[in-house]
Amino acid sequence: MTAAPPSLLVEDVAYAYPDGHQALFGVDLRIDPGERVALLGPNGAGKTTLVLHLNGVLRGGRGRVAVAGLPVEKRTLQEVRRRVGVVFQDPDDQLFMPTVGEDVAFGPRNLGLPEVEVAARVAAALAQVGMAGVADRPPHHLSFGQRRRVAVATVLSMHPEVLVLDEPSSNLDPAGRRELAEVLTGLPVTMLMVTHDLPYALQLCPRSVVLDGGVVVADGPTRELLADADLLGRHRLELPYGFDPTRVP
Ligand SMILES: Nc1ncnc2c1ncn2[C@@H]1O[C@H](COP(=O)(O)OP(=O)(O)OP(=O)(O)O)[C@@H](O)[C@H]1O
Repeated sequence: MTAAPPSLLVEDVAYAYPDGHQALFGVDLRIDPGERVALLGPNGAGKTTLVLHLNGVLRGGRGRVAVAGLPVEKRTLQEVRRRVGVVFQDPDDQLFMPTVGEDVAFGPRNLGLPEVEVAARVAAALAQVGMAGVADRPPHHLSFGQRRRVAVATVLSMHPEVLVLDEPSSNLDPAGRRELAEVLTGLPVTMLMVTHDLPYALQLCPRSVVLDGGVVVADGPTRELLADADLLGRHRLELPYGFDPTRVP
């Protein structure tokens, strides 16, 4: 039996935007099935540029990206985008149909799946995010925290290999933050979470990768990286006042 390929394999990816600005300088990253990894780094580090390579929105620089063994290329883009589900920072960028159910059905319907399968996926994805029973409601009637969870469901209904979350805790109140953490830690997918919220990274992701200046500058257990004051200081990462990562259970 051969081992499963990594969920994400990024090899020597370098990328310059069309205006000549070089944002990535040779990034290597391997994430295995079932891992939850935080992608940390200051503004302008290249986090978004890297994420846009994972689903093939950006290509054409140096290096290679593969998702569960499938190389990201023009001919594989449709399948790559099913395998890598990106949850945007603003849920309202992801929810545009009259009802929650139609939003969650949108992706599977585009795949051409039979309606009975679409309906089953909608029900399952909403249940996974603790939102069963809201399928008939308009998204704008939900709270911000509920809309963010529905945005996660719109991606889960595609049965992705990797769930990429951009700042999942932003603008959430403490209860919404806790509810989302409970949902995310229970999902059976590989997860890459881009965040400036270091306590949330510690709570959700056993491993973190720090990107700065377009290169990976650290990769290891989140608790160890966050306890390294020199590392944090060098890369403009700050823990909340009084927060001690070694004392969080
Ligand atoms: N469309 C673009 N054209 C030219 N340069 C860009 C473009 N988008 C981003 N950049 C530059 O590329 C670098 C990396 O940007 P990127 O958005 O990937 O950083 P980031 O780590 O996601 O930052 P943030 O935490 O602010 O979201 C920055 O210097 C940015 O100014």
